[in-house]
Amino acid sequence: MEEAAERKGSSSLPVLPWMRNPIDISTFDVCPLNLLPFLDPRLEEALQKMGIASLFPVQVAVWQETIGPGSFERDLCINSPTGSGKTLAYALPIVQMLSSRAVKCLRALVVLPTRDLAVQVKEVFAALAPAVGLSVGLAVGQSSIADEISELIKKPNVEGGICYDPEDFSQKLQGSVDILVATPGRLMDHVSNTKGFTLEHLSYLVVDETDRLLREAYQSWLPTVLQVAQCCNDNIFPFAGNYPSTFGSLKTIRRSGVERGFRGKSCPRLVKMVLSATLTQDPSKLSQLDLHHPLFLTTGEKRYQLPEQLKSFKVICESKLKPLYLVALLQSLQGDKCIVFTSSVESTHRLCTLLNFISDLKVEIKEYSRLQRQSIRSKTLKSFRAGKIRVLVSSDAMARGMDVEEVRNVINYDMPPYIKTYIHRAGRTARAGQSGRCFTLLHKDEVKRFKKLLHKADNNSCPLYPIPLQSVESLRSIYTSALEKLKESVESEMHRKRKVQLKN
Ligand SMILES: Nc1ncnc2c1ncn2[C@@H]1O[C@H](COP(=O)(O)OP(=O)(O)OP(=O)(O)O)[C@@H](O)[C@H]1O
Repeated sequence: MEEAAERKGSSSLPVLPWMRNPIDISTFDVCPLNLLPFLDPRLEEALQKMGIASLFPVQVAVWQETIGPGSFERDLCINSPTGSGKTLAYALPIVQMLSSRAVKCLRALVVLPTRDLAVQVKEVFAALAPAVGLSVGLAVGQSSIADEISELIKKPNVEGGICYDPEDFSQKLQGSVDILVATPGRLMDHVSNTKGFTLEHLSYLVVDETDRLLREAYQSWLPTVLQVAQCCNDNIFPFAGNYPSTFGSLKTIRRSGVERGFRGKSCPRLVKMVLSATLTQDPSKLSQLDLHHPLFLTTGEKRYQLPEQLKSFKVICESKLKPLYLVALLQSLQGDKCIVFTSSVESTHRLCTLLNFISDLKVEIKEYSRLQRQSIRSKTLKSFRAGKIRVLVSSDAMARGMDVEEVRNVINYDMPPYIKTYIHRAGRTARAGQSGRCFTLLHKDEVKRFKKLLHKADNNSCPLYPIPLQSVESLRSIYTSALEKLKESVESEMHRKRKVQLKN
């Protein structure tokens, strides 16, 4: 709906009342760890081991709203630029709040739209949680479902290795993680099919990249999670105080709310934190989250904000010379780590193949898109993180959330269709206060539309990045032969595909 409004040139969706008076994150300063109130010393040590000496403004703002008196009384909606540190902003308070838990069971669920992103977020939790005796699981389909189940569910401790009653067996299955990071599809597999997997003790739900996750239903994961959590509350509520022994220790703890500052209340609710660099303001989408007195935290007054240290440039060229301009631009970057975004998985593949035929580019170039198997994508990402691959040609699969050190440049080979797309693509650089550049290749007919698009993020400064015609001209003969090779490669790929189809 928001994209449709953007296409029509209007941005006039009604703003919800609670969004009109937000907490401004930009008024917060960074805070050294030793000055952060209530921070568990074990977590302080873990943060130091991660190389973190102080918290960023969004982390301080969220900490203030979640830790200490009145902790988590309201659900939080956080809109903060790419690379501003939103992951730690939710991970730290959740780990601190769960650090005093008495019984191991699944209390916090973090949902992300892609597998690589979930893996990345799990690593942040994994660097913190063990310091306070918590464990973190991953449900993304990276390993076989059986392996995943054995990670998430503790085997029953059956006396003498014999279990006579199957019902008894399933009752004894218990979760073995406190925090789960998941993608919606695999989460739903576990909710529906995994014995012993339960969300009934869930206290915290994080929906990261909210606008992306709300755009697609993903097997109705959100209503299901909310319903399951709600059902459990409803189930506990009527018996509150009546049958403590029959409910066992877990439900007693949850019911009396000793862990979350709900002492005296019969039934603690599921706390939600939703985040994005481009948080939706669409009331119909936000209503799906069933937020409780939501508190809106945003940076500055503008709806969309680019990282402060990001510089945007345009490169104007004729469409048929675009690949040549790209090569000349890559040459001018002299092997700096870089991501090149295209508009589709097919053009990602074609462009990457073409670039690899241009021998003048003496750097390792690989593609990253949903056209590839996950195992290949993960391997590529690993090499890119390690710096072996210097140029990654990618579809928008890489646009959101991915955090790769030392990416100083992003290139939009194809102009992004929406400001949100620009923000997420450009946001792969200029992270954590570092500087970065985003170049957009444009045909002269696209310039006006692009200017309008950037204006939505209040960015009126996008100078021309000069590519000397001479360096483009000098590439022509190499380009012609690379194009020939590309043609041959595409034909042989098609031939291979046809053969496979015939076999099947
Ligand atoms: N307090 C901190 N001190 C130093 N580095 C930090 C701190 N907090 C986060 N970082 C680093 O900043 C980078 C960006 O963090 P993160 O990925 O959480 O950003 P984000 O806001 O979620 O971005 P995006 O919107 O693109 O997902 C990461 O490399 C992270 O390790």
